[in-house]
Amino acid sequence: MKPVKVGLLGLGTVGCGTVRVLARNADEIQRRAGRGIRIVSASARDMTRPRDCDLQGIALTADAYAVVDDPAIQIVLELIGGIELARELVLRAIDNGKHVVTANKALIALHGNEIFAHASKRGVTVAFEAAVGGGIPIIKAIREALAGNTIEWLAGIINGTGNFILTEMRDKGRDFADVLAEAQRLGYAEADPTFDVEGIDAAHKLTILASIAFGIPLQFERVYTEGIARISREDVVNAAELGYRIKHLGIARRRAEGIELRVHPTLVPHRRLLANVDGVMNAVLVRADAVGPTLYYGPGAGAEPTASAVVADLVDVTRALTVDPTNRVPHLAFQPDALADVPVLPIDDAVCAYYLHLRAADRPGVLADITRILSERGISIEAVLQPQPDEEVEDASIIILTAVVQEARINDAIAAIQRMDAITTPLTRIRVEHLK
Ligand SMILES: NC(=O)c1ccc[n+]([C@@H]2O[C@H](COP(=O)([O-])OP(=O)(O)OC[C@H]3O[C@@H](n4cnc5c(N)ncnc54)[C@H](O)[C@@H]3O)[C@@H](O)[C@H]2O)c1
Ligand SMILES: N[C@@H](CCO)C(=O)O
Ligand code: NA
Repeated sequence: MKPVKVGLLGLGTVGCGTVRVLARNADEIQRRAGRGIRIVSASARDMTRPRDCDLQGIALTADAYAVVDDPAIQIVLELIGGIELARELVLRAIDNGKHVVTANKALIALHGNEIFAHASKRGVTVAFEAAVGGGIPIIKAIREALAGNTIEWLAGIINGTGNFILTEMRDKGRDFADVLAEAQRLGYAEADPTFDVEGIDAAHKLTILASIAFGIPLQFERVYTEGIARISREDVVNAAELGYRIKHLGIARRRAEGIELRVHPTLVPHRRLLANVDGVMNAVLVRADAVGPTLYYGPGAGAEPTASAVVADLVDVTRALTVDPTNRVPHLAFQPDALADVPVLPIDDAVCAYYLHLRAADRPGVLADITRILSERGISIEAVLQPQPDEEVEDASIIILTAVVQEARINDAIAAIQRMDAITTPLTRIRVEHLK
């Protein structure tokens, strides 16, 4: 059988990684797919830039539309990133009857509902394994391998750049900006790295994971999002003292009232596997009713790990080219007409435990006042830590770990604590998850 013809958009980190993996493993891929998979044309913004991959046999063009409009192309591989142009090109490829493989989580999180509806109407597939967890086959695992379960919750480290920064800062005391620059050099970071640092990229990925886990439409705008920029060295040390590590987690939990969708720094008990996922590695812990907990671990970013997922999608799409579209795995795991209209809960309705770090004037009765404020609101204290005060500072640090409580209630307590005369600076609050 003739090779499948692929048109590639974007010859950057993932684009070049994909060209390399497809060439290196061509024979193995053909044995799996039943036919060869060949990139026949590619569009690049800068035609003269030297590339980290061999482009022999690939027709190059500066015009991305020439690729999506080429009647010979069967699969369009979108690896340019960004949102508006990518959306336009993907919709046009679908209109032209082409299948699409993309690594673009921002595109899927924001426009996936429209893109999948369009693709289903046209009888083509849009595959996006590389969009979440880089090389970890997490989309396939949740969408296909856990199909017999009701999924209760999932929690994951789903941004490689952020985890790399936190690990290097914790282990080597390196500077935030310096580690971020290295992540950019290594090809981990987004074109706009604030997406990594502020949790937006993780929120894109959580949006996708929640949809395929619970069978709900993609709802990026409902994800509560906090980034890693405000995590201090002091809190990392305090957390360690209490037996925790600070990880940036995306959490999706199904409750009777609705679904929690939140991305934020989180204290995780140091013995949990997720607490020990370091560097650019990602991991997603999924709790499902029949199988119980399963954990998926692997490189969350980088050229060839991401290419691994892209090429797997190319193989999947190739194998399904002749399958009746209605018999293909649904884009969002559940049949499109069976997606549920379950509310996403506001962050005030979230329930978890909290780490509170406050600075108070070092005088008697302050701790008693704080514990009274908490107990009046029915909030139990699990642990209190008072690190040795720094001699040059007049205020003393107090760290409190609470039991599980509704966020609105802790907010009310925080506001009351903050009004105390003895409290002079804004309190730090970090959520705590025991992941059981
Ligand atoms: N880098 C990773 O580790 C990683 C992992 C998973 C997913 N992704 C996603 O993969 C996509 C690509 O990421 P990347 O890291 O390879 O980015 P990149 O910036 O290295 O590559 C994108 C390339 O597309 C080119 N481009 C932009 N507009 C173009 C156009 N109109 N026509 C042709 N080329 C154009 C750019 O010049 C650039 O070379 C993004 O959606 C990203 O979120 C990246
Ligand atoms: N910038 C992303 C790439 C992988 O999606 C990350 O660091 O996780
Ligand atoms: Na993946």
